[in-house]
Amino acid sequence: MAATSISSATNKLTDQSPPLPLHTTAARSSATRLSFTNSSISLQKLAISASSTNQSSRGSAVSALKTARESEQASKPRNSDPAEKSPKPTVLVSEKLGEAGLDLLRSYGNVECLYSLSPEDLCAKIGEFDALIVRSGTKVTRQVFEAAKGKLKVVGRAGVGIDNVDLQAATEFGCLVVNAPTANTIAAAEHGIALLAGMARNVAQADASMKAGEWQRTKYVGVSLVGKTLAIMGFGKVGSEVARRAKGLGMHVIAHDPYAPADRARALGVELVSFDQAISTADFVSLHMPLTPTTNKIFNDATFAKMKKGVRIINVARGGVIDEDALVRALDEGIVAQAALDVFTKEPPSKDSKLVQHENVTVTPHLGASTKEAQEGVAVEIAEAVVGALRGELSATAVNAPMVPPEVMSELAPYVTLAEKLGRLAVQLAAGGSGIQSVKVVYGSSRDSDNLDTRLLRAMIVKGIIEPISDAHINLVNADFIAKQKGLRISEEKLAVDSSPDSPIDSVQVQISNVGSKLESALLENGNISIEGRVKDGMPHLTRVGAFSVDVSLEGNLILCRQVDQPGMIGTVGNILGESNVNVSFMSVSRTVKRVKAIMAIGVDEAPDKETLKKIGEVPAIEEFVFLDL
Ligand SMILES: NC(=O)c1ccc[n+]([C@@H]2O[C@H](COP(=O)([O-])OP(=O)(O)OC[C@H]3O[C@@H](n4cnc5c(N)ncnc54)[C@H](O)[C@@H]3O)[C@@H](O)[C@H]2O)c1
Ligand SMILES: O=C(O)[C@H](O)COP(=O)(O)O
Repeated sequence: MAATSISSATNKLTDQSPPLPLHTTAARSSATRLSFTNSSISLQKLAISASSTNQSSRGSAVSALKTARESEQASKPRNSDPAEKSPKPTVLVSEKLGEAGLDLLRSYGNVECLYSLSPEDLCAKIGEFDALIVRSGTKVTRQVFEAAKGKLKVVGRAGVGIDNVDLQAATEFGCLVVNAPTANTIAAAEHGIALLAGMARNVAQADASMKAGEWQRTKYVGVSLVGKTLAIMGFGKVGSEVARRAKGLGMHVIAHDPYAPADRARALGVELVSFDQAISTADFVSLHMPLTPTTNKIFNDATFAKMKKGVRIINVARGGVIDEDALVRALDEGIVAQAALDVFTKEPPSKDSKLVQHENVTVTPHLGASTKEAQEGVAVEIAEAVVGALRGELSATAVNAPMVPPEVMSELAPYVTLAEKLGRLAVQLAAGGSGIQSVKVVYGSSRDSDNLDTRLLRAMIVKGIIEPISDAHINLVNADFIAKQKGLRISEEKLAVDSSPDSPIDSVQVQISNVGSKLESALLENGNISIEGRVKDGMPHLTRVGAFSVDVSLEGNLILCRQVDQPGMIGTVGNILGESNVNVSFMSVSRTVKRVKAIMAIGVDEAPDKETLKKIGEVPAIEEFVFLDL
């Protein structure tokens, strides 16, 4: 049997990776909407319902991660969703949203539309809501998440750009962020083309001049588009659609995008080139990248200096990708002949903005997504994503959580409870839980590492380990972040075993290193606390403690004892429990050497009182024992 480290290719969340794989636009471009079957809905709940219990007590957070048995029940038709029996979720919509989307939201929750909240008012109100839906005008800052005090479970961005949402803070607070990445693509591309053509022919300036009573035919001579080179900066959804349309206008289209696949560009007859090549050869430069720390002011004095004199710039992406003062200088110097801008660093820009007032600049007030069709589409897209998230489904448009495909969720569902319980048991075996720094998880599986996606299980193990010893509430969104914050290093290994390939995992072993144990028998020779579990008949079982094989269903509570292997031990302990009316659900005895040492694992429905536990400890043959709360 060979152990391999699970590669980062499978495991997108590693110790070294940033807290969470915030969505890269490249990856998201190819994201498709997941359609959930009734049975997969309940299984997906296992992951996100953890986030929906953020503010609840430890007990309810645990119960939100349904046991396999509960998940079977939950796989009944959608209308049996237990969330629908509890008070309706509350949704705050802070910017204008299409009616179809609002209707959908109202069918699931209580919706309040408050369109002109100040940042202070938003903070004052947010603690009442489970979900917040915004467009680009609402800044969802760290203060908003702090003010929500754990109530806010999902932020829905009704559009593409998520630069107005503090994703790091959302992640830290375990709040899922979803967006609506597809419904306004065409609208934005059409607006880009409108600005391109309108700018080239001075439509806006000529219109204003005529309305001022003038008739200026020579002043507004334009430039032609056909045969000109257009550089698309950011060849994602909008950029590709602009390229497609520009080709139709007879333009020569090149593009720069470090993450775009060359074959997609080739299919549209677009050449992918370097940044410098794009900006230095283009007659028109159209911006379509997201605003990120890397793209912030990526168009500045230095880049304008590299451009062809007389270049024309279109920006329907984000104002922040341009250094606006530098653009004014480039316009004044004639490097940039014209600019057409839909977006601004500060929106709305100040009334006396030199850029807005510049005679060679055409402006629109962030209208890229503003068509009736796009707004209805975006509203439905975001409403579906938010309702899905509130129901506990994993969203295909999640931007701060790993996207675990439904088929993977469905396969791993039985192991979710096992993973959390093993984490919970392992930490209780450690002497002085808060000192845990290093946890190794070994998955026994016949699958190769690339076919074993363990992110969900790792999150649940982290949950099991951390929640009992802290006030953190952990879910798939924030598990890796909180582990890192607590100084907990999780490493994962896959052990090749000869088991059925139909089942993704044969066993899960959790080892904690460099801490003492409350139960010496749980230690391996290397000094690590070690427990192992398996799923049997859909139920989580503890199958190994240290070097001892056991077999006990992980329900209720557990007593682990090490004793001298001698007759009558089962009866003695059983009697003590029986006298206290504690029902034994499972019992398993395993020994190392006949008549020398044995370990007994006893599942109990009720937690024994202190007196009963004391009596067990006083049985002469019992060398050590521990009571574990599952
Ligand atoms: N004006 C509007 O109303 C409006 C409407 C829709 C979208 N947008 C904005 O347009 C932009 C593009 O949206 P989209 O839906 O096409 O997103 P997208 O994620 O599909 O595409 C963005 C592309 O930019 C690329 N990119 C990232 N960093 C880059 C860099 N440094 N240089 C070049 N390319 C880079 C990505 O690889 C990706 O292919 C976003 O900023 C979005 O917010 C604005
Ligand atoms: O990123 C987007 O989707 C666009 O910029 C649209 O923003 P809006 O929803 O504020 O119109």
